[in-house]
Amino acid sequence: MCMSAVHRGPWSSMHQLFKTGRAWFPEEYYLPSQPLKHSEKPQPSVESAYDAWLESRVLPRGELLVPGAHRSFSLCNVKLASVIVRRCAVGFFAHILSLHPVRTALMMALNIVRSIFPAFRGYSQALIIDELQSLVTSGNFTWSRLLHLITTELVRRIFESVLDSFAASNETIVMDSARFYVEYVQMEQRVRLDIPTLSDPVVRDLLHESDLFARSFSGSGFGLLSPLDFIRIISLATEILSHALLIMSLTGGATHYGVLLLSIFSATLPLFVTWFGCPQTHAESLYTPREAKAADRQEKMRNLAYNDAHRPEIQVFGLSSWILSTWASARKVVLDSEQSQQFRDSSLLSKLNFSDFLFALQNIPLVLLLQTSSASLGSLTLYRSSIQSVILASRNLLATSQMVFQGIFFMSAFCAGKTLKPRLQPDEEDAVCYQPSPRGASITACGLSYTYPGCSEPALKDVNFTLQSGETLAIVGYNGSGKSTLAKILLRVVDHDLGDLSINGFDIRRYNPSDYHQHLTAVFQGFSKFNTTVRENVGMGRAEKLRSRATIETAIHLAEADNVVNSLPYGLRTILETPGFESMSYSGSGCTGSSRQHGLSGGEWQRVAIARAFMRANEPQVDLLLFDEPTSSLDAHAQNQIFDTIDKMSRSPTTGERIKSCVFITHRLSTARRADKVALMKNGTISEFGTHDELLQMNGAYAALYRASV
Ligand SMILES: Nc1ncnc2c1ncn2[C@@H]1O[C@H](COP(=O)(O)OP(=O)(O)OP(=O)(O)O)[C@@H](O)[C@H]1O
Repeated sequence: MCMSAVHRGPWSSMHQLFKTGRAWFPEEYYLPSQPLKHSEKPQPSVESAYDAWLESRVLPRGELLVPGAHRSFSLCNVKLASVIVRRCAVGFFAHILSLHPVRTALMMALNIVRSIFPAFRGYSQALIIDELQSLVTSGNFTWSRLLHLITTELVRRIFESVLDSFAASNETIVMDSARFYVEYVQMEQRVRLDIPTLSDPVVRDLLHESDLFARSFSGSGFGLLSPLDFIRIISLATEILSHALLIMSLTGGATHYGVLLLSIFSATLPLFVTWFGCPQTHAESLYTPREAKAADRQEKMRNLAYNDAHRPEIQVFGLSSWILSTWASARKVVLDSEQSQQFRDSSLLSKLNFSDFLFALQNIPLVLLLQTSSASLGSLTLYRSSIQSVILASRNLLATSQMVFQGIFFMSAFCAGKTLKPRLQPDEEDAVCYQPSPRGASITACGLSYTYPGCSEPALKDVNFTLQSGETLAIVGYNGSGKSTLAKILLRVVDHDLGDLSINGFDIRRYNPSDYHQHLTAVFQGFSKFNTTVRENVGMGRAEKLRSRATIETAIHLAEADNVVNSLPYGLRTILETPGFESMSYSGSGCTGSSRQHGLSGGEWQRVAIARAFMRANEPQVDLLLFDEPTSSLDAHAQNQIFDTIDKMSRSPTTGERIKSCVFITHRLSTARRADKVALMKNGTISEFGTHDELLQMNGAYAALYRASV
């Protein structure tokens, strides 16, 4: 929702970002090192589009505008807008122009030419009226002459429509390629960024405004204008100018100039009334934190009601009336707020409804002109229609300029977003290429600590362990003890706050995550269930082999999922139902999604996820296999089979030696004993580490858990 509201949440994070931002943005987007004082709006000492965007969101009291909120037309924001124009608008337009140089130039030229048409139209119609008047008054009226005039007008109109349709089709091509470029950059931005970067509220707000910018190209409203619509300003100005020239040509002498001034005054008065009457319509009108919270809550309740995935629990726990009443009270707060916003916006002047009065006022110059000159009927009609056109065009110009002003800030978000540096990406000078180890990855963790953003307690503290190449490590422990968090750090999807983690002798931070990920495979505890075919669900484990039926079938076979797939009505082509997406299909095969949809049990889904991981497990470059509770939903027999397969995969088919290291998280201690080393996690740290037998001898927490499990 695009609403103007105060967004307090990210403020603390913004301060954090000011402190730590250097790792997030490349050189030109380094952030000011000093945090802003809450009490004062910073002076625009900005260097980059990112800085300008950031500062445009800070209100005088130090609060932040919610993403999408309109910026007020203040001197400070005008200065920021000029920085943005210098830093990114020029480059952006140059790029758009380079997509279709001739067509874009033609589009601009045609827009200007078409903006002169209304003046021509008025002039031509005035000529017809005058001609008719003189024909009638002189008594020389002939139908042929009238026909000639009408034919000329028709030809002019046909020419106009042909040009219009050519201009429209040309514009569609230019706009489509610009839209593709912007949407592509937007998509690229999303898939490029990692979890730590995306979890920052400031980055999320930046991407939100960048999305709004991209959406402005689709012409689907949102009160936005795409940059290519900026040329409307030039067209509107040309239209106003052409009408002004016409009006000038119709007036002459001091009396007429007086009449002209009166016309201009009466025509522009409504604009000033609107301007001064509702100066804050698009400015930073604010929601209180309570109202913003209510807006959020109403959306959450709406989602609960609409998302079928929640239906079973809503029914079983009888949540319907709670959802309804919570939604209703939140909705009332939002509606009340919108109502009072409207009252604030509608001033006394606008309530008085001046429009009729001002419209009548515009007739005065016309009457004066009629009395003081021998003006023809055509020229008077032209005069009147030109004045009206000037008013209309001026209004449009004003509205367009306001939208352009907002658009500039969204453009800065788009440009800054392009240069966001994923937080996990190492600096170029530090980066090293991952060297696979022939006997599997070796891992050394020393004092690892991690706290989730926004949490006060660390999820991991002082984690230490070593795993030699080719060893198997079982991580066991209590719920919430940090096992999955440790897995995420080993998989390099989040970054530890303290300590060192080395893989194959190099700090994990020095690997480019996309390079590192080539050398491992994983099953996540909350693995993804894609609403697509079985084939794609499995094949996504190695996208380049998505077309290889044989590779996918092998992975399915290794995951012992053949029976699952064979029992499906369309085999590999069956679309798997996922909660909340039952009717969605992006298989693009031309079949209707719903006819091939089929649900799976929890254990069957788990086999699909294991098969996905197995797609690449056998690859020689993969030297780490990590499974987070991969068999939690499988029966004991199936579980043993899967672990046998994992063991087989981690060994050389010829020598039987271990060639891949393996880490798995499990709650089943009978499985843990298969591993070379066992790490028992408790309260975010490894409290016991050793072989199964060593830990039993210790007679500590592991021994107690083991005894309890058997
Ligand atoms: N995204 C998150 N944001 C904030 N805190 C989190 C997040 N994920 C996990 N935590 C917290 O971190 C701690 C460790 O969670 P983790 O998932 O690593 O535990 P676990 O040992 O894998 O638990 P389980 O055995 O139940 O799967 C828990 O206290 C949990 O509440």
